[in-house]
Amino acid sequence: MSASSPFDLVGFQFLPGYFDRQAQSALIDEIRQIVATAPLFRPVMPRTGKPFSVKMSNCGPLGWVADRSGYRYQPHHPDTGAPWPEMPGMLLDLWNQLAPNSASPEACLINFYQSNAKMGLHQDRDEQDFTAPVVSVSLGDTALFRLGGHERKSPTRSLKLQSGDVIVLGGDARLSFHGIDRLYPNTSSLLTNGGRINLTLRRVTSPAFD
Ligand SMILES: O=C(O)CCC(=O)C(=O)O
Ligand SMILES: [Fe+2]
Repeated sequence: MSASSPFDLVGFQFLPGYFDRQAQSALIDEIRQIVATAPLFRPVMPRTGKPFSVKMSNCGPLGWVADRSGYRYQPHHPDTGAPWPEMPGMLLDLWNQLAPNSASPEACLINFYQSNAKMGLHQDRDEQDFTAPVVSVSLGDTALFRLGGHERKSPTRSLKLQSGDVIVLGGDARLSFHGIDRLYPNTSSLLTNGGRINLTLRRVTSPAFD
């Protein structure tokens, strides 16, 4: 791998098989309970109103939403108005393992991909502070992940993310462009009806000085 590969960015970590099958099932049980009270919704692109191909929900004190007025974090579900459900302990443990020096995560975005869903190349930059990494868990069908650099036109590399894999975008990789090009349907039996769930943990606000 050449030194200019985005996979060599300091702060990018790929942890294949981080969660074993039993842990993956336990996570799915948690997600089922979360979406029972915070139902999946389909966000739309700001201005154009074009629907996303993924459906979303959140847990934790803040949730990421997108609608005609923009992208933002808010403490309540856009349809029900209820606070987001608590973040499961398993995800707090994951954060403590992989981001031990960062303030606690405030948002866990739940992305649900059906077989034809994808996510265009983007940066995660709606947070106030980029010191903490983004920690992301893949569950269900395999997906083709693309990672680039700090500019949209930077060279990219692709990586297949399988159920149980975890990636970390921290340090120099925190603001790297990334996206999901496609799913590989029927590659996992974790979700009864197929598809993929991605959990993305983020710190949103700047930790208070003390
Ligand atoms: O589904 C994924 O693996 C990536 C999700 C993502 O980049 C995001 O929600 O910002
Ligand atoms: Fe992202």
